[in-house]
Amino acid sequence: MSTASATASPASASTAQVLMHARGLELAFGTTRALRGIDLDIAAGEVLAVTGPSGSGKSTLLHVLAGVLTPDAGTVQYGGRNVASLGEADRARLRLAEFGFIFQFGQLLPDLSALDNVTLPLLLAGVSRRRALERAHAQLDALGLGEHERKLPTQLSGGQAQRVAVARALVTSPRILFADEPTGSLDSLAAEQTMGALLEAARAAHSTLVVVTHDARIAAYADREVIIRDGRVSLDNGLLQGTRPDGEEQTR
Ligand SMILES: Nc1ncnc2c1ncn2[C@@H]1O[C@H](COP(=O)(O)OP(=O)(O)OP(=O)(O)O)[C@@H](O)[C@H]1O
Repeated sequence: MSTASATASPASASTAQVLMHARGLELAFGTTRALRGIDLDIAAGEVLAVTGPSGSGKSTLLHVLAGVLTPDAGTVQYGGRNVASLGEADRARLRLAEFGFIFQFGQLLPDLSALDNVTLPLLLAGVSRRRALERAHAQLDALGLGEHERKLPTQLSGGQAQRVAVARALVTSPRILFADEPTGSLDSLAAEQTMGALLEAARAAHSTLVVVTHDARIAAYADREVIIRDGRVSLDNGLLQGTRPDGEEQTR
């Protein structure tokens, strides 16, 4: 088998275990160079923690990988396409069909019950209301939230609300789940429970999880940790980029 190329190339059999392949990512906000040339591969099924100091570029990187922001330079190969070069409509379609998102605050729609919040992405994806409700109900049940599904977000504890957000992100069975400080607003017990539920649900759904966190305990749950400093990858904890623990792919 040939080795994976260090340059961006469409996914192929030789890169079967690399789900997303980012090269040379740069992005500036005015004079702030948030990303200064990031290379990163994400392997199918892995839990990848992205850590680093405040302001180092973690959230910006997550948004670029997920096709929310367009980089000034570089490529994000996913499914044979360069996400970074897609137009907004194509990126929106890709996000809806393939990715899930969990953020720290304000992610649930306040006027909708937990069940309706989780049903919504399925309805947007064209699933029938009956089927969407069934799936949302099952996902909430799996996260231990069955008895809370009729409640509004304000009637839930912080940890319960985050688990509803986990359910909403996972209900569409995304290939990649992007989470930005998903437990940052919770106390340590709720953070641990939420992270445990997130990992269990992501593994059950065979989703890849990319999680930005300040919390070393949360990073300890991950298969791999990448530290970002000043917009660059400063450490990829022992696993070479593009390499699976059991794989043969190497990019450098
Ligand atoms: N929309 C924006 N406009 C201007 N500057 C921005 C914007 N978003 C991020 N930045 C700047 O880019 C840099 C990287 O920000 P980013 O949010 O990616 O860091 P971070 O590592 O996620 O930080 P934190 O851990 O504090 O959330 C910071 O200097 C930040 O101020």
